[in-house]
Amino acid sequence: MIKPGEVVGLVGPSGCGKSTLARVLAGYEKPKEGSVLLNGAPLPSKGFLPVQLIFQHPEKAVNPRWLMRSVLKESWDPDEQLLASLGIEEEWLNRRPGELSGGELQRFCIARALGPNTRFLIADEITTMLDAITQAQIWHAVLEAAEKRGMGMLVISHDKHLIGRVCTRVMKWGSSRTL
Ligand SMILES: Nc1ncnc2c1ncn2[C@@H]1O[C@H](COP(=O)(O)OP(=O)(O)OP(=O)(O)O)[C@@H](O)[C@H]1O
Repeated sequence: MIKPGEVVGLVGPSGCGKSTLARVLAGYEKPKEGSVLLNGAPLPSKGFLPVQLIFQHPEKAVNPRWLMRSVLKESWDPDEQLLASLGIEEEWLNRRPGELSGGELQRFCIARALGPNTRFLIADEITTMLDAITQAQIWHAVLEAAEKRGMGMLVISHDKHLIGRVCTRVMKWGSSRTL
């Protein structure tokens, strides 16, 4: 179980199923056993999903034909302060995904997921492709937004330093399967 406001780390060897679990928790895949409950009820099948998944490959998460302005508005209309805190430049809003670097595109995916109706955020290796300074900037913005909105978070990463710095609790795959 992940409580609102908690930042839980999930670590484990490559291929053990962390990303699969992330997709199941976000409702992208159905579990073979068990169920995912949000406040005691199954995940809603329609409308905005309060569990948002951000994953390692932002290019797979956006429509390549849309302007970034439309990609963002698909979910909500983030304020300028949030965009600035994620280092998103005004000029990038008029570009398409293919005209941004992977790291620049990932900032949009993060902004898009931090909407007012998001209750839980799953971050699956979201800053792996970024340099240390940008990583720190993005985590600062994400944690601040999560705290402000009382979101619960699941952070998946092989970076032990990052997990130790941002998480309030860490789960090692194999020690327990109960989240
Ligand atoms: N769509 C799929 N069809 C069949 N098998 C899959 C599929 N996606 C993943 N797998 C397999 O499921 C297992 C778990 O994959 P998953 O991506 O969840 O691991 P992971 O713990 O996130 O790994 P990593 O740390 O390397 O990202 C792997 O053995 C993988 O090959």
